[in-house]
Amino acid sequence: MKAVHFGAGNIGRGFIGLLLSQAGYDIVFADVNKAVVDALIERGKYTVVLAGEERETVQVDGVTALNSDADRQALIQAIAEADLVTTAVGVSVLKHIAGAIAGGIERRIRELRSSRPLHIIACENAIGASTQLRDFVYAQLDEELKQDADKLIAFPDAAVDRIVPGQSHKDILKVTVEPFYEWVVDASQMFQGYIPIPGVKYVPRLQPYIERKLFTVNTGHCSVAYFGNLHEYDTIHAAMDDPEVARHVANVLKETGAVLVAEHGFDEEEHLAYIVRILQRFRNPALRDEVVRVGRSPIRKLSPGDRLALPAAKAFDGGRSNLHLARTMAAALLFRSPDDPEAQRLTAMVETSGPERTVTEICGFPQDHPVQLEILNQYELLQSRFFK
Ligand SMILES: NC(=O)C1=CN([C@@H]2O[C@H](COP(=O)(O)OP(=O)(O)OC[C@H]3O[C@@H](n4cnc5c(N)ncnc54)[C@H](O)[C@@H]3O)[C@@H](O)[C@H]2O)C=CC1
Ligand SMILES: O=P(O)(O)OC[C@H]1O[C@](O)(CO)[C@@H](O)[C@@H]1O
Repeated sequence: MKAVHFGAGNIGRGFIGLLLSQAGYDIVFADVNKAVVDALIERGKYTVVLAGEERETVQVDGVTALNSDADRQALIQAIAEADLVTTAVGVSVLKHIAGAIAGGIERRIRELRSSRPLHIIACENAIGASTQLRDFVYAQLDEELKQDADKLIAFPDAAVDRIVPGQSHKDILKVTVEPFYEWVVDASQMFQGYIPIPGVKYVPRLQPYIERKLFTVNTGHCSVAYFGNLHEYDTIHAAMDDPEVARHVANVLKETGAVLVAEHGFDEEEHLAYIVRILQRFRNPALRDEVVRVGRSPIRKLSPGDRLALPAAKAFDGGRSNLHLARTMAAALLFRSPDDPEAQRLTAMVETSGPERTVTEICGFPQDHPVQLEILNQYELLQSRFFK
């Protein structure tokens, strides 16, 4: 079996590539990072270190790579012949890889006349990422091809959970990951008779899983990052050791937990245990996870459908507390990360347009919305405490 995976980065190599290889797939990574692509071609294998007590290492082999810009025709051919296509490139990059996928679908259906179904799974931190990718791909197909693709190509949405921090190994392919992982796929969007990937959980309805993951792991993690950044901690671990930061994140997760329990009927005790496990994962001493990585792309993280504004809106609509979510959003407006283009853009927006217009534009709340007012109130408090 052959898989094409877009994005040979942390999650690509440390999670999706590892599981697919263990499932018996030969993997073609598609990436724009020449050094990584060349190393994968030359060696055909890499090492994953599980950052648990034993620091177990796993060898991933049967891999190669293509440069998704320079090797476009070979990539289209690989997609046309693939048994599975996956991505872990960042949700904002999906539009850039859609052309190659559309080309692969066209070649598969029109030239190879293949009637084999193909699943394309976007493994990104977002609700409906595969569906978003499908929209970008379909925008590049003609009407007849869209109708054929409806029958042969599926884009099941997924939730992926494994903390893979930035890497600092001498070996550019080696990747250290936390031992925990969860990959959940929406079975209702798959073709009947699909071959399950061992380790993947197939569920009839993804929404409770993706919301539980995004509003707990990701909302909690970025709350640590934005407060850690205000307190000038470099790592998540150091920030979690500060009782004020730890208390804040626990309060945020109480707010999102109340939304999740009310909307999806999760058992309250079980959800509390889920939160406790996640807070322990943030504290994993074997992972050096940078605050600037976890807080990266604050404009995306503050956007209406993402991990902050969406649970805050849901909490407000349900008459529940959203104060701590608003405080995290205010801290996000103050996120300073010199190498992060979105953090730079956000700082400039706040400086030129002011916090009020910035929050409306980015988070999508109307100007007099109570959540918006609370974000602005918290922003004033944080700004005068940390910057005056
Ligand atoms: N790192 C983590 O702990 C987790 C990350 N995720 C999600 O996985 C996705 C990837 O994240 P990471 O692996 O951390 O990022 P990363 O930056 O380590 O990897 C992204 C890879 O995509 C490549 N890329 C960028 N543009 C490309 C293009 N046009 N074509 C092909 N490849 C391209 C980059 O060169 C890089 O190798 C994101 O959506 C993230 O939210 C999800 C769960 C955990
Ligand atoms: O990858 P994003 O969406 O920028 O967010 C970073 C988050 O993703 C993770 O890397 C994994 O979900 C977390 O460590 C962190 O919360």
